[in-house]
Amino acid sequence: MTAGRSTMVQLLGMLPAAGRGLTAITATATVVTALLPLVLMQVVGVLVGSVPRLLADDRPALWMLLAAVGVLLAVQQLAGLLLAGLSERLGRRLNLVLRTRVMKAMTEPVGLAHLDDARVQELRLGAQGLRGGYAGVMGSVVGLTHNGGLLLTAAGCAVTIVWISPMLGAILLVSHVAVGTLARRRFRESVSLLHLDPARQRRSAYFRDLALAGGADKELRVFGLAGWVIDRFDSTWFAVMRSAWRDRRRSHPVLFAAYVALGVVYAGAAYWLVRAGTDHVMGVSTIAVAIQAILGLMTLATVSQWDELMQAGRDASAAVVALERRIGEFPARAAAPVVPATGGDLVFDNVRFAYRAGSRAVLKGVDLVIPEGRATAIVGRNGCGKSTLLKLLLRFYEPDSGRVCRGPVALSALDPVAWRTRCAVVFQDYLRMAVSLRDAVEFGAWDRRGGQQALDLAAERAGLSQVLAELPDGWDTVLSPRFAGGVDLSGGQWQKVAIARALYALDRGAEILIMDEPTASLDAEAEQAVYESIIEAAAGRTSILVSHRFSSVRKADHIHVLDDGVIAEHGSHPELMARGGSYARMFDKQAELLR
Ligand SMILES: Nc1ncnc2c1ncn2[C@@H]1O[C@H](COP(=O)(O)OP(=O)(O)OP(=O)(O)O)[C@@H](O)[C@H]1O
Repeated sequence: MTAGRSTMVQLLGMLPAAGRGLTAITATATVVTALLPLVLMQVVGVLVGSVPRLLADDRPALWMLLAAVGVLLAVQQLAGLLLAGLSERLGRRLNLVLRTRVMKAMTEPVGLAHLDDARVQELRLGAQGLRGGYAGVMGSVVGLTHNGGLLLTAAGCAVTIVWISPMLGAILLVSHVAVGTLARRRFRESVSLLHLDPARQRRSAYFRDLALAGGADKELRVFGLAGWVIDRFDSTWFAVMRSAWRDRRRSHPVLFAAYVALGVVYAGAAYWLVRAGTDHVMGVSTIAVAIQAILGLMTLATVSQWDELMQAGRDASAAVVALERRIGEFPARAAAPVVPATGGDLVFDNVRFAYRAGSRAVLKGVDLVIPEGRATAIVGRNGCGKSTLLKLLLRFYEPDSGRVCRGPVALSALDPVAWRTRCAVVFQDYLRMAVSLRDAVEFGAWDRRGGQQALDLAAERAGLSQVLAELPDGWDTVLSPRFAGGVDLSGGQWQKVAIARALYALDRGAEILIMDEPTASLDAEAEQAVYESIIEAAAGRTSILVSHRFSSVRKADHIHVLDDGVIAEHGSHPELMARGGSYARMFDKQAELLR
């Protein structure tokens, strides 16, 4: 089975998911709409053949026949409209089904490794709409019913011609199918060229989104990048398209020759019909039917805009299936916890990790103990792997070798989702979600039933009370000026929201507080106050702080220095200062800069 046909079968197989009843009604309407022209063809044949006789003998019968043609034409029009409406509805529903499947597939894996996979990103883009995408899915369902109907009608026309004259039928059928096969093959080849360079397509989509999706608005203006971004989009897009256009141009002479040949066949058929009529071998009625049937065969030899529409939807739906398959290679959530979670120290036992197989290891054998109920800090140069350690702790990635344990239990033996419910986290690149402040804070905890008191306490501890008092709708204010009544927050205020989110989670039962540069955007006074509150809120719990701010780090019970993929030093602040190693040097440097 060719790729084109198998993706068509795939698309057809997806239709019931968009509604079994609607699929059945649409299929029935397609068949009925396809049969109507065949009936009309016969009635017109009868009409043409009997006009002279009925004009002379039976005018009422003539009127009846004319009325039948009129009614059939009207019904055909109405059936066409009904079919378009039904197939659009079916297409829209399929659209929704596929979009939901993509969203599920992308969010299902427990880890983040699939997001680093270039193939996943290419397929996501293909599924999402590089070339028509979801909108194309709707169009392709409309095209499918339209083309399916035309094909059925053409089959009926072929049978009719073969029945009138097997020889003429065979010649016409073979020539139409041959030209149609050629036209479709050329069409598929030129479309497949568009898939040759998915990496470049993704690059061009990146530049398009940079201009359209927001997020880089300030930089585009300050650095005067708008023109550059548009140029890059144009050049990468045209590089992808140019080869397809070149190929299309190359195929034009071949197709032109094929259609000229088909024209010759038509001329021959017309001559044969005229001869058959003048020689009285064939009646006018049969000739009228034959002419209509030959015209109905045209569909077999042409590629229309419906084929293009169908192709876009087929590509998108095939990309959805391929995306799901690819993402299936990454671990999804375990069905149930393998081992019940216990308490205990968090232990990294000779952990090695690289983001990609064969690439440089970020962690080269980390041995690290994070004592239960105590505050631990991790420091080290930019890019030494501190955030990576936290990602392994949260099981966004799994170690290549070694183990991360809580007490005696390896984290890999726990259900990752259940494990994460025990963690309250402040990420370095914290989430700035355009939702109400209430949602933004409550999202931190899996158990969100803390009520107003828990929210207020988290806000107070995170230093958010003043901000809250100034918000137009208090807790219900949407945190984005892009929505009606919404406001934007400053960088530091956003960071306080992130801290409040983690403190709320701690209040709602999380056992471990994980913070990656939680106070980097806060002014010195706010940092001091907020960090004191965090320590108070986390008293007796395990907390892990990754930070370059030694004023906060020094307060931890235990400090680890990560360097070149291993723990180079560890101890309390006084112990590390007394040792005079890299920690002491970094601390002194920062203190000196502040003096
Ligand atoms: N998703 C990823 N894919 C490939 N490499 C990555 C990825 N994330 C991080 N890295 C690389 O891993 C190394 C460690 O990054 P990590 O973010 O853990 O450093 P860090 O110590 O937290 O740095 P910083 O102090 O600047 O926040 C860096 O060289 C970085 O380029």
